[in-house]
Amino acid sequence: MTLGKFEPNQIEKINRKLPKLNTTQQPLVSEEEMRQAVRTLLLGLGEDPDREGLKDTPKRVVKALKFLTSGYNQSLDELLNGAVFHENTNEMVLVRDIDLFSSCEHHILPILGHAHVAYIPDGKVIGLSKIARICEMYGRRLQVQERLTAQIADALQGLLKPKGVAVVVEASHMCMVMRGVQKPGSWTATSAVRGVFANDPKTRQEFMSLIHHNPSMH
Ligand SMILES: Nc1nc2c(ncn2[C@@H]2O[C@H](COP(=O)(O)OP(=O)(O)OP(=O)(O)O)[C@@H](O)[C@H]2O)c(=O)[nH]1
Ligand SMILES: [Zn+2]
Repeated sequence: MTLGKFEPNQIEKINRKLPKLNTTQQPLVSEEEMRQAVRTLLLGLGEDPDREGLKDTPKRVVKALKFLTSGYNQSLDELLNGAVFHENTNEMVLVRDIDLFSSCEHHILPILGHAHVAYIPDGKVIGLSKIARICEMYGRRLQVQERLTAQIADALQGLLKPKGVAVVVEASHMCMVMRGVQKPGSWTATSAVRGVFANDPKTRQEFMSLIHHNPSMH
């Protein structure tokens, strides 16, 4: 049985606990002003923004950036679409290797990686695809990896009140690969554990061994 939509104040409560997310209000600058800013960047790079290949680039860049930050305009309620169900199970649910794309807030360059998300239900389970959608929503914002990881964990913890949640994000930052320190092979792993995953080393260990187990080798 679906639990249906969440009460608005329940979602509100979860959102309030998370860092300020809401940018659903009208943007403070117009689309045209944003395009002009990209044009200025191109000029600053010594390019000719009027040459054929770049003519529509400001429009494309603004569109692309809006897409890559479209997670600001999503809400957990809308994304869940009521897909939370009563289920009497208390076994670990793990969704691993969820492709994750985000943008680093320092350089607005891509963060590319994977998320592994587990929880131990306490009477309620969530539609599996919604776990990936939650990762997407927080990924499509300007982020640091630590905050992205914590937001995914806190969203699940707030929505399901499970016995525990564990999230590991493994990602490569293009700002460390293509520029700056230029370390193409580097990966950053971050974790956020809540409830039983924080309190019980055995449960945490089980999660860690499951995410490093390669099913194709079985
Ligand atoms: N903790 C954390 N740091 C990040 C993340 N993404 C980028 N950074 C770091 O943010 C820092 C910004 O440092 P600054 O010295 O202000 O910027 P910068 O001169 O571009 O630094 P370099 O990348 O070292 O060239 C860098 O060390 C980045 O590696 C992230 O998700 N988490
Ligand atoms: Zn960066």
